[in-house]
Amino acid sequence: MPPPLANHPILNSLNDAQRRAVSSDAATVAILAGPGSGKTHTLTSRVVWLIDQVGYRPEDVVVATFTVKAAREMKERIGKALGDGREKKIVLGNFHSIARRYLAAYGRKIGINQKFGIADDGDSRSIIARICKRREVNLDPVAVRSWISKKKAKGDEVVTKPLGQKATKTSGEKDLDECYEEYQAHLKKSNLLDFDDLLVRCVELLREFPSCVSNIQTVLIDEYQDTNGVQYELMKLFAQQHKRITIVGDPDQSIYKWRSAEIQNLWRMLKDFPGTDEISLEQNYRSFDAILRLSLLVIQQDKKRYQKALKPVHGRGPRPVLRRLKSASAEADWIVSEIRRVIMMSGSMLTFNDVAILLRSASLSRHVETALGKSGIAYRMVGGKKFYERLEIKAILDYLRVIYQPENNDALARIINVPKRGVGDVTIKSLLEEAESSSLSVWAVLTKHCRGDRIAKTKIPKPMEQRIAAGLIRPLDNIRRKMDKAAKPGGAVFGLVEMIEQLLAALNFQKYLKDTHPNEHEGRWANVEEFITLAGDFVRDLKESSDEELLPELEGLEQAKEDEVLPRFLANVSLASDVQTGDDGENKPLVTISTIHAAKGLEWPVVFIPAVYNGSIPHMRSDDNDEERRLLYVAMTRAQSLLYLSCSLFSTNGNGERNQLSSFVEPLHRVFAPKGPCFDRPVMLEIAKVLGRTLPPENAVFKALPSMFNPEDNIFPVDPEESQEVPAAGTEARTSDDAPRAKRPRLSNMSGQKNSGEDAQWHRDYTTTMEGASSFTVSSLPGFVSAGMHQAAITAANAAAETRQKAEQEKRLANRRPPDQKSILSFVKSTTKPSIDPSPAPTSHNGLLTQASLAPPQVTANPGQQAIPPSLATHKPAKGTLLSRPARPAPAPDENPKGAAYPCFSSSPVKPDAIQPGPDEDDEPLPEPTRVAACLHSTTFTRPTLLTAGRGSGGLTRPSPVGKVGRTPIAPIDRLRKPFKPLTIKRP
Ligand SMILES: Nc1ncnc2c1ncn2[C@@H]1O[C@H](COP(=O)(O)OP(=O)(O)OP(=O)(O)O)[C@@H](O)[C@H]1O
Repeated sequence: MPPPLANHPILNSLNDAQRRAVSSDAATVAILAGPGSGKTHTLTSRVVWLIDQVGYRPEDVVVATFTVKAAREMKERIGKALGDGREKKIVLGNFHSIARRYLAAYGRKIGINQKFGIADDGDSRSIIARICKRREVNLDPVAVRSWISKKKAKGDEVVTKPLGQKATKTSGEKDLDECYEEYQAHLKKSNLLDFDDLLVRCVELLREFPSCVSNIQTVLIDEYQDTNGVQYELMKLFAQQHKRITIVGDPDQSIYKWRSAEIQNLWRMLKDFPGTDEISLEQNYRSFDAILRLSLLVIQQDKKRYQKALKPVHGRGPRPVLRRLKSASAEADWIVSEIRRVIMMSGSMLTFNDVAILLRSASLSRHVETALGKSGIAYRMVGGKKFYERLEIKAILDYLRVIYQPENNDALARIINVPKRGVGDVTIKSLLEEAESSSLSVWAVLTKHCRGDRIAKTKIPKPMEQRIAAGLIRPLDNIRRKMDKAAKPGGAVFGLVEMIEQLLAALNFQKYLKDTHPNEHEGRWANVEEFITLAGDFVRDLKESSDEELLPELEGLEQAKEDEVLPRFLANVSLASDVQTGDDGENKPLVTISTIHAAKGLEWPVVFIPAVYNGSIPHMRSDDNDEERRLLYVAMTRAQSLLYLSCSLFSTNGNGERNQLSSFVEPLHRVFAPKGPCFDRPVMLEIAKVLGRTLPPENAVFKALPSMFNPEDNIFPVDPEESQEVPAAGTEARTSDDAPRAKRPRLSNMSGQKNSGEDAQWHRDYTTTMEGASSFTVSSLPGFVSAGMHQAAITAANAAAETRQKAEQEKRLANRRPPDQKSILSFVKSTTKPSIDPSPAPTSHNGLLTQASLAPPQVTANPGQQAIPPSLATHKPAKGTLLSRPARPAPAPDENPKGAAYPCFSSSPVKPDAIQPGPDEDDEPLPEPTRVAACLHSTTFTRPTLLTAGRGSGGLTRPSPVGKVGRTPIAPIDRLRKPFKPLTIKRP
């Protein structure tokens, strides 16, 4: 008797909608929901429910994920929930690996040779290239490959007539058809199946022999929005017996249309299975509200999309950042500096494992990799140049393929001259042609040559022949003989690792790498060693889980058994295209660099999306803007707590072209923060809460900071147009005082259009509140040096450079303050007694905005010590013209004036930008307030007040009308003359 519904432990971690989805007793269930709403979590729980509660045998359950990595993670989670190893029996994997298992077991029924190999994308392309060349047709092999793949993926092939039977065709179509036919014939002769064939042939198998899946009780599909036509067929065929299907998906995350994914499959399913129980999940558990809102603003630009509700369960959190940098390398350096900053400020609660850099295309990784490398930060690449595609690894794999399948002409053609045996392209081409015309394999042709059989047509000079015989034919024959012996009962053990080692020795592979890659042979050899380790791990895993790959025994159906290690290893390599080495990152924390496509379904606490400009995203070669927008949406919604977008001013193509901010982001640029948030205690606590982690004590965090660590994102200028120099990443020995100061900001918006004039928009560096001003002390600000001490140190150390310093100081002052504005420093000197107050740093009303603990300290001084240079202290407010409020442009559509902050005089420490949550949930984050004065900090009023235009007046006026704040109006200049008082006014 199963336990009562509410008591099943798997339901405890679910919300109501998820619980309903997990325990639904409808035959078909469709869960459509936004990112981070727990679709995968729900699907995993449903698998557990169906096995544990409903009572299906694990081997009768098929679960298809989109990637091998996702399958691995899901198996692990199910294993934990079931707890008794039953997960191993579930038919769980991506579509290709599930199809391969069925073909390996039952493929003979449809004429597939059980020893089939898998042609990966590279193999397919080179076969097609050769066919095009031989036929002298002017077709791009990559395009032909994609056309063939699309054709197969549509799922038509299994039902439609063979090609070449259409009534009329253009010559181009004819060429394509003929290439297609020849390509298929070639695969057949080499006993290869490409990725699409795995699916197509499996459809064929299950159509003709439904008994192969007669045991299947239920089928569950993750990332359903990216299934293609043939995968849809396959899903239906797996479920043909009982028609029980559960799918989870999100149309907004459909990003594989270019690989024939069909978003219509969602509607197709609802049509084909009318009783489907549709369930939507509306709570987002992954991200801060601020991240979610901005992501939704991006995707909602697509007016045609299917609308879904998505509500955050977490607080607002720091505003996502949109940063402009001068160049791609500065952008990469900034990313590195931000990674370091967030990890240091979290007291290592966050590690490199928590950071992902998501790229629209792998080719963008160069600068990021260089910057990480320079800083000694280890990283893993996902979705870029694959480990198995590296030259040295591919060569070894090709050797193994030829050992297993001597008739694999393509693999043999690639290694016949590796290491160099003097075999040129002409000879290789001739050998391939001879093999094709004589219906022999290249291996057979070569063997004939080496045996001195002169029937072979290709002319191979004697020395070359000897080199081929000694370096290729004999070593591989030796290995095969050993394999055969080992396969016999009582034969000596000849393991996979041993085989690879023997092969490498016979090829003298390390020397080959040294000779051909003198500058990088060590790294390449390290890859080879890594490959041997991988092979060892594979053999070990295989022993531990020898039954996992087996399909259940079905009555009356004989299953072929795969007991050889080598073919299983090769299949595993071919199908593991999305899994990288070092993927686990268990030992050493690694930053992840991934393409956005490969990041699907994953999440990280900190996400960077560089190169957010037109041409990169949307990509210049994409003709589907909506899919590009969805890609950006997928990337943004991977972030749990911190999201950074960035864009360099100029492209890296060397012609100095200016980048235009991505059109998906441009309309929203004011909603982003212009630089990274301050990581003070409340922010970090909020992050810890979202991630379910414990933040180390404040003392421990600050103790671990390097002495001159810069806790703010101010190494790089916020306005790259103004930057004179860009410091290298990892330049940590800067305090906020000696960091390069941006010139007085010229006014520009994110699209690079500049405003001019005094009334244009000012991007302030700081906002400050005077609340708790007495607590802004050095002791509460680790890593900071007071201005006085700093000045004294500089004076002592650089007496000789005094003149130069004065000039610099004057320049600095000029940068900070316009000529019509007087210094607040004289005011401070005459009205305050410097002191050190150890009370804690202030916090803002929402806890997240408190940045004061990280802001520059109040000037403090000891009697007798000169805290403020006389040149600064003698400054007086000007008489005459009153300062008036700065100009402010009309509020943007996304801006809520209610939440606006009011700048006011203050010399207190400053509070950087963050989202200002208003009393209303729907308040949008604020744009930067208008600013004229540069040397005065602005004070935030906790109740919203408006900045009003003061065009040309160049000053500040009193903050708000009388009555509203309940105070007698005071002329601004009078206020300046009054004793120094905290200025923050809290309105009810
Ligand atoms: N009921 C819940 N309570 C708490 N956390 C949850 C709940 N459901 C899901 N989560 C968490 O939310 C995060 C996102 O879940 P999951 O990856 O399943 O979402 P998803 O909808 O598949 O996302 P995406 O579509 O973006 O891949 C995970 O960290 C998961 O553990």
